[in-house]
Amino acid sequence: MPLKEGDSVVIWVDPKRVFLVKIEKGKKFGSDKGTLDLSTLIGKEYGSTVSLSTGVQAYLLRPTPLDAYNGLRRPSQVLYPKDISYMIYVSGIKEGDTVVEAGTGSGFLTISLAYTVGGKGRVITYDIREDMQETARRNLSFMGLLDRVTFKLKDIRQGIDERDVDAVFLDMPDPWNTIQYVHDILKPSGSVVIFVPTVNQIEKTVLKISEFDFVDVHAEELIVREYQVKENATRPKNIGVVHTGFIIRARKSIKGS
Ligand SMILES: C[S@@+](CC[C@H](N)C(=O)[O-])C[C@H]1O[C@@H](n2cnc3c(N)ncnc32)[C@H](O)[C@@H]1O
Repeated sequence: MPLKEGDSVVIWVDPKRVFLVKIEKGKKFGSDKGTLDLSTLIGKEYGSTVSLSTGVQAYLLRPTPLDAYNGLRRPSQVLYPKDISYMIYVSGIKEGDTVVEAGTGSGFLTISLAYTVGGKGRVITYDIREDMQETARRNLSFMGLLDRVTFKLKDIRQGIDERDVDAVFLDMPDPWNTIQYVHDILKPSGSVVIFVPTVNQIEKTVLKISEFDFVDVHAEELIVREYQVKENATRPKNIGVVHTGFIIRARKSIKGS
């Protein structure tokens, strides 16, 4: 489909110069490799190339959640792609599902959830901070996903309004204080997937989960090591992210049913 005003696009110049922009008439894109009048992108296709003012070629790519991760505003601590992708995988969510999330933060997990549940699905995201939800709203709008998301400015520890949801995702300081509500609103067999940065939080959360009818309870950590690839010198990079956090997952059961 040809690009139009308001569409987001990745301008990929080289591996170190990857830019996420929105097409707006009268706006210019600029980098050390050259500039580009963004209105000239209207009518072009994702995957095609353009010439910057210097003659350098750039590719126009369709934004993915990873481009959002690299290119959008993030006033809160955000989840890393390695954790987001695993959390979504183990939750089993799919197109058309309804999921609840807290807290919204910068909306980075929300973007991937909205991307996964598709146009017929729904993400309901809770946060206690209006400024966070404002940023998340902007980020989701940038990705063209805003219409799949309902924002609730509410403390999720006070209760969850939805019923029969397919999965719940928690990235907040004290998830154990909302487990009872999570259990109430999940469909049988539905997943709760929780991210916590410290070991103490794992223990408190799993102990609380064990008070309710949940099965398939796991606490896991994902470690990713990136390699520098050079002839005769290929080895792990010596700088990188050492620790992000832990993922706790469980599925709702109905005892004695
Ligand atoms: C680390 S951020 C979430 C980041 C988000 N997952 C992302 O990837 O962008 C944690 C958020 O939880 C919110 N929060 C903390 N306690 C909460 C509660 N009881 N109910 C709802 N949101 C809460 C905070 O305001 C903050 O925005």
